[in-house]
Amino acid sequence: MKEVVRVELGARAYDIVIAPGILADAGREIALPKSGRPQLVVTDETVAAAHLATLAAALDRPIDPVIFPAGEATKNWRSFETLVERILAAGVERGDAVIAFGGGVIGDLTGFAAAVARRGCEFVQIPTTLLAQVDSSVGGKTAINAGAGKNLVGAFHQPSRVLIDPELLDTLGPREMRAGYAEVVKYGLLGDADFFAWCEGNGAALLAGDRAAQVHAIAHSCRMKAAIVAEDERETSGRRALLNLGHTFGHAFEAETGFSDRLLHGEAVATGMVMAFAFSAHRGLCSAEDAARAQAHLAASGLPVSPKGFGFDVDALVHHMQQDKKAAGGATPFVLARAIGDAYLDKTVALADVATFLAPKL
Ligand SMILES: NC(=O)c1ccc[n+]([C@@H]2O[C@H](COP(=O)([O-])OP(=O)(O)OC[C@H]3O[C@@H](n4cnc5c(N)ncnc54)[C@H](O)[C@@H]3O)[C@@H](O)[C@H]2O)c1
Ligand SMILES: O=C(O)C(=O)C[C@@H](O)[C@H](O)[C@H](O)COP(=O)(O)O
Ligand SMILES: [Zn+2]
Repeated sequence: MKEVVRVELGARAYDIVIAPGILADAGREIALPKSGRPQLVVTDETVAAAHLATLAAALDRPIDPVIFPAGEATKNWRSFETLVERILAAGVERGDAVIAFGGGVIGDLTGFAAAVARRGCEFVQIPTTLLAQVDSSVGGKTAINAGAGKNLVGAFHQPSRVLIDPELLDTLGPREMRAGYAEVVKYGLLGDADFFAWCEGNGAALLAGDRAAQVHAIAHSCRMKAAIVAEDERETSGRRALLNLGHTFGHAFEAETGFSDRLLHGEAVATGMVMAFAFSAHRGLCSAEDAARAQAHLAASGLPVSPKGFGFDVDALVHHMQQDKKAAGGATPFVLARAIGDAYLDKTVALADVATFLAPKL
């Protein structure tokens, strides 16, 4: 069950290796520091308790762990400073890889620190959540959250390798599995109607731990993301922006819930994708049937599909949408859909229309 997906980026190309049990081979898969000094591994408290000993044994080299509290709140300036200082103090050279061992929070934070320490060190992603295995470990978007909003400080910095062991998902909580599954469904909704139908048929088995279904979904998601990133690494042509389906709504929901466990990233994206489809139907762009079908599958998978009940204020949400990194010339483009599997970047949306659409749903 081993799959290798290449991210074709010229001098920055790398492999994503997907195989159950591959964590035990980490020592052979990753080039360790030539100086023989301990390997820096960045992780969080939960992942450290469950899996750090296995990684340390696999590396067969002393490790220097940097362990952060679990959760979105760790993606902040303070953690960033702490990590950069630790990388420098440890004597990590540009050619040495820092290992990011955790979910998207650890991957985004480590990637950003690696991007700036000594003006750029290598880093390797060993993602431990479904979300990180299908999305955040691939493509080189790295970031922390800022006072003004989600992921507003960061860099494009590609990892040199991604090692994905689906067996790590056996210790992941059901809520975090579902949140990661939202990003799996995203690939079907944005560009692959057949894969969305596969999700409708196999999502429940995947969430219940079916390994073959997990490997299929991870490999398919990584293949789709690798192709998009290879075409538009820095989100300039509009192609990569499709991976942002549901995120302009979702990031505003996350900001307004204080980047806390009131609403996980994948949950915000699930609700955001439902809003993007409903808004598309409202504008006559896609059928009401497709919007209802997208919502029905996300809801059946146990994901939140409505922004009601959070006490959201429409003006505050719209203010966050103005901060979206895709904004240009004072306007925020939205990823909308013509159908399931056919998303596109719409630059004609007025935020006043979004506010009018959203207000009765809050
Ligand atoms: N860079 C990108 O392209 C990209 C893409 C998608 C999401 N993201 C970012 O990723 C973040 C969300 O990532 P996430 O959902 O992985 O969250 P996360 O990193 O907070 O992990 C979720 C929870 O699962 C725990 N956990 C991780 N692995 C585990 C395991 N194997 N067993 C048990 N518990 C485990 C963590 O300790 C944490 O409590 C957000 O900040 C989002 O913005 C980035
Ligand atoms: O890789 C991308 O491109 C994505 O948009 C993937 C998203 O799932 C991810 O949440 C990303 O971090 C959002 O990007 P941002 O540029 O809106 O911060
Ligand atoms: Zn996302």
